[in-house]
Amino acid sequence: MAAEKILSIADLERTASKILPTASRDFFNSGATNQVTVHENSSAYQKYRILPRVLKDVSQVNTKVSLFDRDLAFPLCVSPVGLQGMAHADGELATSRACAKAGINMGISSYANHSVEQITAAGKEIGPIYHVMQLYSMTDREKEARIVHRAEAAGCKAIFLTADSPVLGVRYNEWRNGFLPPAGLDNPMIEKSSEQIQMMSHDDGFSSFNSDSHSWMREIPWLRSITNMEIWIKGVLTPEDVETAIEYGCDGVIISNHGGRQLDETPATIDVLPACAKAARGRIRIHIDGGIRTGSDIFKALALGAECCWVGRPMLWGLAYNGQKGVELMLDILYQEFKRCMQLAGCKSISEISTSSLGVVRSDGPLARL
Ligand SMILES: Cc1cc2nc3c(=O)[nH]c(=O)nc-3n(C[C@H](O)[C@H](O)[C@H](O)COP(=O)(O)O)c2cc1C
Ligand SMILES: O=C(O)C(=O)c1ccccc1
Repeated sequence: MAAEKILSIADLERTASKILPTASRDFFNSGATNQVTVHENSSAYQKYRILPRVLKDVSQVNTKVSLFDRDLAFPLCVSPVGLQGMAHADGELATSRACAKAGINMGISSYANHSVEQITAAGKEIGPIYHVMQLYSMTDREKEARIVHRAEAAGCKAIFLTADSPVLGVRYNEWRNGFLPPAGLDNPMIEKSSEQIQMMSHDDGFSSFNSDSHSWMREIPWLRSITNMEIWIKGVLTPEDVETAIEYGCDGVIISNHGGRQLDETPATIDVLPACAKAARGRIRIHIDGGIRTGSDIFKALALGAECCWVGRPMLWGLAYNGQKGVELMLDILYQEFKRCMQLAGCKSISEISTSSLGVVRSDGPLARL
């Protein structure tokens, strides 16, 4: 393990990026095409400034939010990310244990290297935790239904239907490196062995498996007919699609651009959040992921209308650094930073974080209120 003291997510990124083999590091860290969105997801948070209210008793700060009828320790969960076995041998099992220990929930990718049964069981051995199952619209509907049924039987609370991936994004780095998952990693949820996965590029595998003829009408009523789990749409960036998700009776949306890995030059998620939250008018849950790297990023997302945030790459960096302990460290850094941000901003509970807690930096004048 590296000797450097890890105090921030930036420290973790730097250290993990030195440990990981080049092809894995590039696969994890890169975005699509010109890398515009992957960077802007983080840098866009710098447009917003926190307006603290002072001389408030913040000795008893309550950071909890409720999700699926359970309190989370703070408004953060871990996004569904495929192939976590590339970051650490324990992969998703380590992530599940770390999330349970931290008192938060976890998303499970359809491309996980362990099964939904194993991942949920690993977490529950440590403490209370809920999982959600990420799903792509698939060419093989029967296999898709099997994923849904297994997830429900294993106790998952929701399906996160990833809507931004009818085809894979433009991934120059993957194509240049001839990216293939390392040997020995199965994908049990899509019922593929390591040997089968090794026969195709990520791009060819993805397109043989994901359906590019997906639609609201094809997916949502069908999902509703086969499961009682909540149905959330992951990858929404416009108020129009928030409205459509409401029309189709969905329970939530994740404002997400897939961490900048699908269509490059889509906006940073934090920049479209206010319009999406406004369109929702409390009729559907609004969560967000992409570029969240500090506790104050979480604070800003909540102020702009998100109920909860999710992180992807910081979990991979934690795993690569030190398995379960590394993910625990990542979650503890974000928890401590978020709590301290609330205290310094004068917010005693989540409900006190609002648009009046933030201003927007203008290039040519004083801070604008929201
Ligand atoms: C290596 C990697 C694999 C991912 N795999 C999936 C996946 O299988 N399904 C999915 O819906 N999103 C996947 N995502 C996207 C994440 O769920 C999430 O939207 C994104 O990582 C959030 O941005 P952040 O990494 O900046 O926190 C993946 C992201 C990364 C970095
Ligand atoms: O690369 C991705 O963004 C992604 O979603 C994915 C899908 C399958 C396996 C690994 C990652």
